[in-house]
Amino acid sequence: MDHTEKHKRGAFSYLFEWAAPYRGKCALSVVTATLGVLCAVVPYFCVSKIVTLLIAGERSLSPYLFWVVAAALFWAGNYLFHSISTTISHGAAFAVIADTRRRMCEKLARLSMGKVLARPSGVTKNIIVERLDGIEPTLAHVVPEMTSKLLAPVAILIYVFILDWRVALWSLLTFPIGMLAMMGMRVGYEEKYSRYVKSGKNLNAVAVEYINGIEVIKTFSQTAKTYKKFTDAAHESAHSAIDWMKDTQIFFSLGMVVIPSVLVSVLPACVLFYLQGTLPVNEIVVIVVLCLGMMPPLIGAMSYSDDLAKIGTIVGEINSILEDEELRRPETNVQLDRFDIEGKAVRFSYKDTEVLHSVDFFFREGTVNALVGPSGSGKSTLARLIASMWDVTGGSITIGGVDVRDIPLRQLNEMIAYVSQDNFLFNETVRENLRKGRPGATDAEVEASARASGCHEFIMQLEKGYDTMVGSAGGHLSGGERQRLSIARAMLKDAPIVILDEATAYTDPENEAVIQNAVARLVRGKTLIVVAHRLSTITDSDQIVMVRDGHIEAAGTHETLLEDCTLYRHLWETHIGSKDAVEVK
Ligand SMILES: Nc1ncnc2c1ncn2[C@@H]1O[C@H](COP(=O)(O)OP(=O)(O)OP(=O)(O)O)[C@@H](O)[C@H]1O
Repeated sequence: MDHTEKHKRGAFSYLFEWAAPYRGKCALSVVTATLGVLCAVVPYFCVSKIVTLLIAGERSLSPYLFWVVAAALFWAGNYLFHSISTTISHGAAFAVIADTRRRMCEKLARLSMGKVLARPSGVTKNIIVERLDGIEPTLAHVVPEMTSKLLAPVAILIYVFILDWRVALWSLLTFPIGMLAMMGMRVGYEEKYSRYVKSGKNLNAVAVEYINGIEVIKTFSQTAKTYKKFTDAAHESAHSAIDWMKDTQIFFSLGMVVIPSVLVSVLPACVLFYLQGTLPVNEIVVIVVLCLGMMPPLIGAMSYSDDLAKIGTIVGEINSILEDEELRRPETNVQLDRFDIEGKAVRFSYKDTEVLHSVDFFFREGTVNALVGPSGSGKSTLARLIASMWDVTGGSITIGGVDVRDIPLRQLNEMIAYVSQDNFLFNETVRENLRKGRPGATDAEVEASARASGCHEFIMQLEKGYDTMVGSAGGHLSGGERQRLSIARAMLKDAPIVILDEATAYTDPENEAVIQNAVARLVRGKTLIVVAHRLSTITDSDQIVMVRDGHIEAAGTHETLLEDCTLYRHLWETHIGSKDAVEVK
């Protein structure tokens, strides 16, 4: 079941749950909004009193003055209470949005990578930014203002009932017609609004893909084709919005006109009862003026029906992230006194395709282990499973004898430094990017790590040294520079387990040697797992694990594998051959 459907009925209960810390503020905003609306109604009562005085032929100024001053004071009170209410409700609404946005971001970190990757980044951004903003009208306006704006007409109606119950009943005549119009608006509303939301998500996903892939698009001159994908998404977004508006607007406008038009039924009734001699003219004046006072709050209350109709879809979208199934991990840290890593009968599937078929491995604490094998054999997958980015689909992986699924994610993250092929850098300074490895690190420690990883020299050549902004995703740096910074960042973390997944893939041979030496120094005593293509970089490893088609073909040292493993020997000979070829050139 989709989240929109599942949470349609409970949308308000979710909103109240999210707003729970600000319950006091919300209540205060409802109270002040109600006072504001009551203040707005009183001047109509004052006006009716003035007209009654005129009809009665009152000649002294003071009663008129009294009602005029009262009307002015209450009118001012209306604006005062409205401003107080709206300030409080907006404060609460934006605080709820900020809290929920933070929880959504934290939630993403607790999901498996599979769950995160299943949703295009543009869609995730759309939900976290635009959709979440959609709860603002409901929290800041609907809750305080709609409640108060409905209370005022009810109060007036009760007063009219006291004056003349027959006219009061007549005043209700237009209400059912207006409600029918509003119900007409709700028919198919969810589906149409959902289509609009879906097309908006698609537009976001396509826009992000277009921007991220702009280099490929330019290179392969695919602009027309890719642009079509983008324009189609833009058109669908526009058309779904137009269809949604077209189908709902007519009912919405009808409701907005009919519900507040109480005078249409009240005036003829008043005239009839007057002619019958059962309703005095001064009461007619009071009733008519009060009915006029009923209109603005009713129109105001009706205008929120659109926001109310949307809220089920919006809450469903937010919950598609907040209620997604997390990697199940305990909260309390476990005691670990060693960092051996062991896999037993490990199986793993991306969706339905199994890519690791019951593999066993053992990486002793403090040793250097290399994963090698043909492309697509499952090396990176194995590394990611150790870092607990996905859960195994069969068997188990333990660290220090404890299943990784029994280790809290925070504790696991603290003990593993993971550097992948395309490590992400944030659009911040070099220094802040490095400091992500250990947030409390001093500038001196950051620089020491950069020196040890062979980054210091190139950093100093950047325009502002350590204070240079690296650009979006590190785009102002070369691939090799980005990788070296990623390694420096991981080294700063000083974790007992280090996983380098093709971490030197973009590095030239000269810098690779620098990094290799740095890594060798920095990981002394740690458990190191290296996913490598260039076999010459891992010949000194304590253990080399040969992965082939999701199986472990062999494991041993360089020398033993050269003797015992045909595939390793073949890969080694190919590697040496290509190296020689490069050197001869
Ligand atoms: N996110 C993913 N979703 C679906 N399939 C994936 C995903 N990542 C990898 N695969 C598939 O899993 C298999 C193993 O991939 P993996 O990246 O582990 O191989 P590898 O040995 O590290 O390859 P390479 O040396 O080319 O990086 C491949 O068939 C790949 O297509």
